[in-house]
Amino acid sequence: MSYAPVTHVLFDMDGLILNTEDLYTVAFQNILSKYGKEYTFDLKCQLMGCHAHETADKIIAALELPMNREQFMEETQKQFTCLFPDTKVLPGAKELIEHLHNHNIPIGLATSSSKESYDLKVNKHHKQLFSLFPYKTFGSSDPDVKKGKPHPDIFLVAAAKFPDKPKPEQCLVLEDAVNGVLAARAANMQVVMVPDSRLDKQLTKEATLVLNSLTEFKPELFGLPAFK
Ligand SMILES: O=c1[nH]cc([C@@H]2O[C@H](COP(=O)(O)O)[C@@H](O)[C@H]2O)c(=O)[nH]1
Ligand SMILES: [Mg+2]
Repeated sequence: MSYAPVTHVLFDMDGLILNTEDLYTVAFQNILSKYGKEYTFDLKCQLMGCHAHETADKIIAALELPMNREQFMEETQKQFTCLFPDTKVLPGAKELIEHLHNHNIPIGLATSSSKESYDLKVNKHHKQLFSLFPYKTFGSSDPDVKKGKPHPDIFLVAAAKFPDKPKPEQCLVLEDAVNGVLAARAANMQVVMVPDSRLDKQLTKEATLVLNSLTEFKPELFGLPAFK
């Protein structure tokens, strides 16, 4: 398969740069256990990449939880405050972000997280790494991002933040989630997917390229500078 050259790169955050997807699973299961319910991987895959309020509504409906959106979000906030500050960077992410930064490739962050959630995940240990992103989009906080992934809004808003206004075809998206891949394709961008190893291969089909880890990523495939 051949890939088209790009000039700009948009990074997802949760499950791509940071191991926060593991932490979301723990946080949600801690709440659901109180109601005798299970946070299955199948349900998780449907929620990954959604806005925080969309997630709350969907999980309450899917599992018939006896609470409203605000109550669910209050519960999750308590969990996140304990769990997120000690999140870890996933293999290959730091090296790739620094590599693209050092070669003056414009990079942007396009996360469905809120700014508050981002601060919890980043401020304690990862401020320096994330300072390399001059342009950041927080889907759950940004009024311009009307609909969460799988809708294309977040990547179109994130691309519009680059001062030279690249066309969607010039942007490469890096994603772990099915909804994120669908959002990137809907935005007419190529997308490299690094899925959870448990994900059904059928659900990775829309991705331009699928990798086991960011350590396998070869930037030169997309016309970007190769690692030395
Ligand atoms: O197990 C889960 N993972 C992820 C999410 C949602 O996905 C977003 C992260 O998506 P992304 O990787 O696109 O930043 C989070 O803000 C959260 O709303 C969730 O609800 N449950
Ligand atoms: Mg993600």
